[in-house]
This record gives sequence, C-alpha cells and structure tokens, in this order.
Amino acid sequence: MELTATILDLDLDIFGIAVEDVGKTVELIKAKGGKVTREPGPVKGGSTVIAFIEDPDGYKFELLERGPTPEPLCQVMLRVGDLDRSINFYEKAFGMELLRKRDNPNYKYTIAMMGYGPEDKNAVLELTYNYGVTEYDKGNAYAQIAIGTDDVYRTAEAVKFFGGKVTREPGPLPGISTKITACLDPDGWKTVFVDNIDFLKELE
Ligand SMILES: C[C@@H](O)C(=O)SC[C@H](NC(=O)CC[C@H](N)C(=O)O)C(=O)NCC(=O)O
Repeated sequence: MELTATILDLDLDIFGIAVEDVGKTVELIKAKGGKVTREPGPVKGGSTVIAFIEDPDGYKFELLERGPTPEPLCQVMLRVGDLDRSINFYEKAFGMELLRKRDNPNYKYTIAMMGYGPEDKNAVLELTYNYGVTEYDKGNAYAQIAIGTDDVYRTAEAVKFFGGKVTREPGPLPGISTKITACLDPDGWKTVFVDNIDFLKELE
C-alpha cells in the first residue's frame, strides 16, 4: 500500500474557504488544472453551496459560498470522537465560544462551530462528530493550527486542567525568543499557542 495516499485518504481535516461564487471559482480551478472532488451544489441536508477541491499534496479544501469577508480562510474542520467533550475543552481550555451546533440525522453527523467571534468575520473550528465514530487515524501530514495568546504559561495550565496534553512546555523559542506552547486536544489534534506581543515583534 502506498503510504502517502493512505494517509491523505484518511480522515484528515478540511480547510474551508469562503468565496462569493463557488461555480466560478471551480471553473477557474479546473481551467488551471486543479482537482475538483465534489462539484458545486447545496450541501447535503442544507442550502449552502459548497464544492471540494484538493491541492497538489492532497489536502482537502471546502469552498463555501458566502458574501464578502475579511477572512476567506474561514474554517478548519476536525473530526472528533465525543462532541460534548470537545466543546467543553475548546470552551474552557482555549476560551472559545460555541457559536452554533447542528445535527444532521439524515447523514448521521453533528457539527459544532467554535470560535472567538462570529463566523462571518473570524476563522472558526468546525468540530464534526460522526455517529458512532470515536477515533480517527491522523496520519503524519497535517500538523497544527496556531492561535495567539496573551500568556502562554496560563494557557498551558488551562490545557492541562481541562484534559489536554501539553507537548511543548511554555517558554521562549531558542534564537528568536518568541514564547510558545503546544498541546493536543482530547482527540490528539495539535495546537500551537504563540505569545501575541512576541509575534508582533517578529513582524517588525
Ligand atoms: C455548510 C456546512 O454546514 C458544511 O459544509 S457541512 C459539510 C458536510 N459535512 C459532513 O458531511 C460531515 C460529516 C462527514 N461524514 C465527514 O466526516 O466529513 C459535507 O461534507 N457534505 C458533503 C456534501 O456533498 O454535501
């Protein structure tokens, strides 16, 4: 079995990109030789027009039809094995808000949108629970999301307290002194937290 294909065919996350016309975007992608894996049309069980595409490495992107937005990279979808456990973790340890929850019994899944502000203006995490599926293979291609924090030390404490695993203790990165910490959520999905002020200094 070919390893890379196996990993990328598994249940890796999907990045969501908001575009104003999914049909036109898909035409452009096809014209440039890109791969479209799901043609434009309403999402099953809903009305939002979506399409799926893959980049040359096999990462999946969902195009979602929306009005203009300051943040087109609008979602990262993570499949989780226990939705309430994940909602609780992202609320308490990461300080996110449950923006909405939608059950789709016809297609046997429930999603919970988690974020730091409304979905039309901020990138959000889309936690997906497939009925009866409690574990996923993660492969070794996808790495992490990064989130800014005002205090990496307190963040790491909160992560430990609410059931996450700190994989990189908080502190400065050798060489550039930006403070970071890294952790796994209860499903093993990784996040790196970066000190907000240190990060801005890196951009100077
Ligand atoms: C608009 C917003 O609600 C969506 O795009 S949901 C997309 C939908 N998600 C799922 O089906 C999640 C469950 C699935 N079993 C999984 O694990 O990915 C989706 O992908 N729909 C596909 C379609 O063709 O409509």
